[in-house]
Amino acid sequence: MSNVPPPSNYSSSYPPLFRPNSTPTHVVDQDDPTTHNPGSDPLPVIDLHGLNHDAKHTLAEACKVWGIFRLVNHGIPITLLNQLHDHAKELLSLSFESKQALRSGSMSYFWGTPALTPSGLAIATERSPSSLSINWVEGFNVPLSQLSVLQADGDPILDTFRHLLDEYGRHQSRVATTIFKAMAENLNLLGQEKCKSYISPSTGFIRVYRYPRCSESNHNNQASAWGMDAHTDSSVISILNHHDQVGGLEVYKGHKWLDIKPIPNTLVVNLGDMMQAMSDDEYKSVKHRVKANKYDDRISIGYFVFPAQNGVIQSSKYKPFTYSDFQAQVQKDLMTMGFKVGLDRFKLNKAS
Ligand SMILES: O=C(O)CCC(=O)C(=O)O
Ligand SMILES: [Fe+2]
Repeated sequence: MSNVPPPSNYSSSYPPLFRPNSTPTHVVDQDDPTTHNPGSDPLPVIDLHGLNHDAKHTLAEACKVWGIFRLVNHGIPITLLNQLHDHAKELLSLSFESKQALRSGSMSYFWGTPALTPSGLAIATERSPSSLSINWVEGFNVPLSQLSVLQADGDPILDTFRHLLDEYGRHQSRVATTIFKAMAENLNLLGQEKCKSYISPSTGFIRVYRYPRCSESNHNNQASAWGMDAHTDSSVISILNHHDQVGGLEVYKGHKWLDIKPIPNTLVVNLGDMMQAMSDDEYKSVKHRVKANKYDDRISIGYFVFPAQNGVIQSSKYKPFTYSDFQAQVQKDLMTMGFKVGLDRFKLNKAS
């Protein structure tokens, strides 16, 4: 990690609000201090190859106690991880205007929030700029099912990106379905009719994120800004790839925020709200957030997979609902209240 400032014209690639010395906005204050865990990685480790054997029990424990784990032996070639990371970095260093112009076909560019409408528009910046806090993040959203119609129009950067995402997406889908199968088996869901729609690889999408460096002048000398506010994912499974060495992910565990440092050639897998519901709350949709770094941009790549849109999720803790119902409710809450309520909206027997 270097503290050398990037070249002076570099900031034209940032959204205007994120450029050093631009007028500050209402960024979120950082309260709850993080527990730094020097040296050791706090996450449980799961070996994907071991899932047919002993690792299945370790997986169950990790899902119950943590809702997040580090995945090793994932079978994704390191060359692909390197290429995708370098390419994402190149794409995100294009000028802000070029990135906005790339919002075509199935791929969309967003900034200021990870909360997007189903068509890929950023809710905070496009719809209701005053009601949501700005997150120090930008990125591209790419639904994998529409990758083949991503219009590269002869643009070699986009064309390479499409090929890399295609290969990477297949690996992510393989990894997610393997993990889901082991979880479903552990939960005795495997073989049940309802379970068939619980994970649908065609819903998978990839986000490539850049969290621009956020120096103090960016935000009125507050401690620092959030790259992403504390949240749970709405997915069944999310798979994060932190290929560069700039950390920032924090996980909430035992009333503390823990620092999750990047470890090369590993993936971080977290469970989302859908998995929590399917497991009757046995497994956790873990709360996490991302801190913006003062000196360096951070690139991270996420894969998110969901149940089939109209498959009904049946559990002992929630009213039956489809992922479409859930997504519509989340969008409504974000637009009207400025935050996601999430699974609580669907809970049975809420304390009266
Ligand atoms: O960038 C990261 O490490 C986390 C991203 C994340 O939490 C999300 O996209 O939901
Ligand atoms: Fe997340």
